[in-house]
Amino acid sequence: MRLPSPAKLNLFLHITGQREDGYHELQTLFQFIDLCDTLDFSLTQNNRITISPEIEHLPTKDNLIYKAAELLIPFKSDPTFGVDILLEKQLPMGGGIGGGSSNAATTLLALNSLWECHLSLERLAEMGVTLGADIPIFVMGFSAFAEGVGEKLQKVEPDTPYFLLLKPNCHVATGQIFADKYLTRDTPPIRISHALKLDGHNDCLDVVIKHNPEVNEAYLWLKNHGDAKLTGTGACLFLAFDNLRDAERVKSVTPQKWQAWVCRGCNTSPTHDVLNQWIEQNRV
Ligand SMILES: C[C@](O)(CO)[C@H](O)COP(=O)(O)OP(=O)(O)OC[C@H]1O[C@@H](n2ccc(N)nc2=O)[C@H](O)[C@@H]1O
Ligand SMILES: Nc1ncnc2c1ncn2[C@@H]1O[C@H](COP(=O)(O)OP(=O)(O)OP(=O)(O)O)[C@@H](O)[C@H]1O
Repeated sequence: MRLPSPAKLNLFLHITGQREDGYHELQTLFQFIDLCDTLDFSLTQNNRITISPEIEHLPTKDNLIYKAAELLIPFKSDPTFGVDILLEKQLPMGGGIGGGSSNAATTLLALNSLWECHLSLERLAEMGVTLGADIPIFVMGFSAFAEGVGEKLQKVEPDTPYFLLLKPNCHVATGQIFADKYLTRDTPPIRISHALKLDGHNDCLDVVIKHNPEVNEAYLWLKNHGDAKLTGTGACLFLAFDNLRDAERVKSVTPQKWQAWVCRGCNTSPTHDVLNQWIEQNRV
């Protein structure tokens, strides 16, 4: 079973409060983009989970793919089931586009089928959020207005523009941004009916820029071309375009020191599109 594992953008990200356990309450608009890692799953009967190649500086046991697979062990229909996973990584790490969370969700979805666990998407999302706040959106697979820490999801259908995605050469640690005392945590909550009309902002931007001068430089550059935004806690920035040609034109003049991609927003996750085809073809 070969599945794409897409990235997400936070079209806006408002921090509306902080819970007693330190986690932040937020409101955000999630949309997928067609920029993906690929995960290839082979069912085995040796009761082992292997991932190759290893991600540099990340022991297998810390890989969110491994942790997600471990969560499903108690639900396997046959205790001998194992899996060999091949990972083709394209998404930059620490980019605010949720690559690790997406890989974890793709693993939950794939093994739920291969190991015949028969868990609902809601149950997989509940299990996933224990590993990362961004996992439920990838499990559910639809664009959403999200609240809570990102797990209370309401389906929405925003426009699907082209995006220029830009990755400054730095890695932002999500925990460091949320721990900063200058982060504003008091944006007034909005109603879902406003979510698609609003030109929302990202409350993390000022703090991310303060810690990462290179994000500032890329932000100022991208702003010359339109309404530049930060996704998640960065480092990636994006700009929306009505058409592919304009997006490609700005990409062609992007300073070479930054990675840049042109991609398209999508309101259903490519993982679900391919998984549903696989389920259809393998129905007995
Ligand atoms: C910024 C977003 O990407 C927006 O979609 C997510 O909220 C972050 O999700 P994530 O990368 O899956 O983050 P997690 O791995 O759950 O959290 C990393 C760390 O960030 C802090 N954290 C995260 C999410 C949140 N709503 N409040 C927080 O304070 C916590 O200290 C946590 O230990
Ligand atoms: N399969 C994985 N792919 C990428 N990162 C992983 C994976 N498993 C664990 N990680 C860890 O998670 C960290 C964050 O990676 P990720 O690509 O999800 O960042 P991000 O895009 O900033 O996430 P978010 O938007 O959810 O904050 C990495 O630095 C890495 O240590």
